[in-house]
Amino acid sequence: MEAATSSRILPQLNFNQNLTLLRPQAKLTPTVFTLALHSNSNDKKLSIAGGLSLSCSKQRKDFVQRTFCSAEMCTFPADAIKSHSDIAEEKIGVMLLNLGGPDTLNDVQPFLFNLFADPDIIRLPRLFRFLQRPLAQLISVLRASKSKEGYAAIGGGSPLLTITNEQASALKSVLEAKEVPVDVYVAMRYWHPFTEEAVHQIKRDRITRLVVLPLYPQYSISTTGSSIRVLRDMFKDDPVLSRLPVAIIQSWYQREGYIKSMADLIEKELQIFENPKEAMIFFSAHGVPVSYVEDAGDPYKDQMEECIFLIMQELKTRGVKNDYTLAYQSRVGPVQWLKPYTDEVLVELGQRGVKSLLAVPVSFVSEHIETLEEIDMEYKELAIESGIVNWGRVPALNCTSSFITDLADAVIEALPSAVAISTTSEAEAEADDDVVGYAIKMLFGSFVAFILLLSPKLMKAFKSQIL
Ligand SMILES: C=CC1=C(C)c2cc3[nH]c(cc4nc(cc5[nH]c(cc1n2)c(C)c5CCC(=O)O)C(CCC(=O)O)=C4C)c(C)c3C=C
Ligand SMILES: [Fe+2]
Repeated sequence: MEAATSSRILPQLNFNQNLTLLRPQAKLTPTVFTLALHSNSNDKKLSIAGGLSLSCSKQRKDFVQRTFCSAEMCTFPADAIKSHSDIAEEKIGVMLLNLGGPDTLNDVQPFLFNLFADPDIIRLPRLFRFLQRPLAQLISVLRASKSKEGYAAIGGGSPLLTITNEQASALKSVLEAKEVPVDVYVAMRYWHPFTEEAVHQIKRDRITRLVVLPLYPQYSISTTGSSIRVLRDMFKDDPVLSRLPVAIIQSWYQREGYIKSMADLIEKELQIFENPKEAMIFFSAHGVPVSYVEDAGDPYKDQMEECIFLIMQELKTRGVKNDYTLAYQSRVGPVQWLKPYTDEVLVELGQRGVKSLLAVPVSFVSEHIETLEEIDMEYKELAIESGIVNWGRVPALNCTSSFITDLADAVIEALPSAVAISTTSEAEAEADDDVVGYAIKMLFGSFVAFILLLSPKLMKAFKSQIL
């Protein structure tokens, strides 16, 4: 986590000027809406599904279109933007949301436990929620050996924290150069430094305005949505945090700076092929279960498709007209995931006679296990076996300067929209207070998991589905 360096600051922001930088590209989903989420069921849906248009008054809509050009959605009041004099004494924080990864092989199983214990990763029906943690224990133990193999192959741990820290300090430098001094906090969902640690640090540092920036270009319930839920839960009951003005950048896949940075990387990597025009551009995105999209309204698939369309459009303007395709990788467990699956498409392309292929990881902006192991090792081997002769892979954006500059612009654009979080509903508070019910459910869940662990037959069937 970045040490707090700035004391009380006088940001040299001209918000009116910054607002003119906003681009009217977000057609499907909002770029920005805030943490001021309400707790009735409709609004909850709004908070997690991110792309659904609910009740914005015309006046508020006009305001959003005029300022953020992200249309269709807003959760902040029109008077939220303060004048320059109001924010003159701000201490600005930027919270980078990311997934986190195990630092060592010993961390793999507890990391997996945290991941599978997340109700946004394994979405059990309400009635079965009590099974979440026992199930997470079981699945994490069963999956650990496979995951460990992967992490061992990339040096014994995830590179995610190192890269995210580098991105954090690069972002801080760019914002400083733009005369917007900030403290940047890394908030990982499943491993250190946890979101909770970052939030405590923000409180200790007396941050007065916060921008939340997920390091996922596209919004998914399972990634950005999950981290925002944790934040909301932490903020809503805290007397200080519930008053802190917060702006959340929900997704930024359509930002010009990001699209151009991706196109730069692709264009450069194509040049390595003997015949660049013949290489198929193969976008490989991390998958999510189909039910997220079809039942829960996850905008991830739509955003992914639009993102690829925009990248290809940008490439076309540069004269790059290669064939391209999109597939989804990294599925886990027995349910249906978004199709087509990367491994199946690779085999088909080989059979169809495609000889040159450029893999482009597109759902994440750092190198991680799924680029370094799954794509660079497993998929490359599969592609070569299937008849692909020339294989290339576009590196993750990491600290590419045009990309970091664009993130800095996104932060500046989001700053004026920060508003405080609303308080929780009674119903939610009651549900949280039901400690006895929770303990009974936990006991029952542990018992079920214990039975499963003791039954070799059940265990074998279960394992074959998980691995
Ligand atoms: C946009 C990116 C990601 C989505 C969407 C996503 C959904 C998702 N993931 C799992 C299960 C696992 N993910 C794992 C690692 C992992 N996932 C992402 C990104 C997204 N996940 C990243 C960047 C990483 C790697 C972190 C690192 O250490 O480098 C893992 C662990 C690795 C493994 O065993 O394969 C699991 C498990 C689910 C179930 C899911 C959606 C429901
Ligand atoms: Fe994942």
